Amino acid sequence: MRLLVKWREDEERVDWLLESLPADMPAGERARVQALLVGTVRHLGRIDGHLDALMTRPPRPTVWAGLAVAGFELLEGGADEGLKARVCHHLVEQVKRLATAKEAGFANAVVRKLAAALAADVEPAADAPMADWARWGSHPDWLVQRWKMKFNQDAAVAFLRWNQSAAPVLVRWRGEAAAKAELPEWLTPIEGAPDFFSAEPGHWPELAAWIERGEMQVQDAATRHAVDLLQVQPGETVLDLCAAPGGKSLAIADRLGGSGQVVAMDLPGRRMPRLQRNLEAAPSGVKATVVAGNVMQGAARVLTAKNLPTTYAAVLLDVPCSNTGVMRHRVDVKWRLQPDSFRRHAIQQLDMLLAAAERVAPGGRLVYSTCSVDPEENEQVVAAFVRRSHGAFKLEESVMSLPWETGHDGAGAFRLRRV
Ligand SMILES: C[S@@+](CC[C@H](N)C(=O)[O-])C[C@H]1O[C@@H](n2cnc3c(N)ncnc32)[C@H](O)[C@@H]1O
Repeated sequence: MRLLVKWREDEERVDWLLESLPADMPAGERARVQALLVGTVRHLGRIDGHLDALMTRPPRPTVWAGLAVAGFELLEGGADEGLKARVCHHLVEQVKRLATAKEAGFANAVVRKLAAALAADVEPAADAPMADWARWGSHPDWLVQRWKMKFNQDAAVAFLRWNQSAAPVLVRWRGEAAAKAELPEWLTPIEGAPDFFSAEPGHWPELAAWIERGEMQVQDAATRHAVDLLQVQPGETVLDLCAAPGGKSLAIADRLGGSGQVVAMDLPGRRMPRLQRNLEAAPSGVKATVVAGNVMQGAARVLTAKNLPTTYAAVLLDVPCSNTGVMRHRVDVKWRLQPDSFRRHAIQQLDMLLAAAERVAPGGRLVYSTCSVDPEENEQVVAAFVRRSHGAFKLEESVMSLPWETGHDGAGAFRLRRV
């Protein structure tokens, strides 16, 4: 309840809030807090819609948060009558503790009506107006209307459903190739993505041990496209310009065949220590150098100061974006996006791509990637860049991964060549 209040009142990100949980919190409790916060924010549109209709004026934030979390527990529990009674009872106890007895009485009356309203709220028909899907599927109306226009109604509904489903943990195997065949059956290989597996829930301690030993990395299968398109050559030096927290930098390091270097740049600040830590897992023989710098300002100077080249045969630019491809994990993204977010991102992305191009050696590869499904941030940025390069770069290959088609995150990746 406290985290949810912080999320709404202070506009803090869900993943950062979860990182703020006490380090000594037992793993089971931590997992439940995570499931409750993520689940409540994921389904907040539907829950809040009913709460608004049931209350004449808004309660205090803590009471609202209790009702919202109870709403998610009711959705999660379905028609189980015993669970309904336990959720109502628990909510009343918590509101008594964190607010007042009077507010607990109010919460008790509202949560019982909320349970009935949620139970009666059935899924819209496939061809129902998108506004119905937006309300039921807890997405901003403008966003799903936009998807209907860009793709079509079936795709928009499939995408919304995908975002509303709980995300399994996906991992990339980094250990010995031979050991891959002996992995347990609760790790299901991802078709078309060698080394990637989907983990059944309930195996975190085993996964954590592999991750600790550097044999596994939590990573979505869609991240492979950018790294694949980069066509990393054994022993070469690769520049990753937007590297933190380092998922793709480490994947690049793993492809260098035991020699070579990854130069991982990101803005100075709070993401740096994590990038540094994550790259400590680079294979022996591969050098990983972290550089605090700005792609768009003084990058050549910062590289020179570290005795590093200013141009490279392989450059990755994994830009900040709207994150529409990863909304199943990043459940608060849909509530933060604004209709003009895509245009604003695209302007910055083009500027970053133009700046990144200066770091590419003659004949070199430049991969531009996003975790957005929106053409504005993908094809359109790349097309504008190619036009602006006046023949200096050509587009060689691209991949668009759409979650409702591939079953994993959305991503765009484009390989450009300096000709
Ligand atoms: C999508 S994330 C990168 C994720 C990373 N490639 C990975 O796979 O773990 C985008 C990154 O761009 C960084 N960034 C944003 N503007 C930048 C700039 N002007 N120069 C360098 N990095 C920048 C952000 O700090 C953020 O870490």
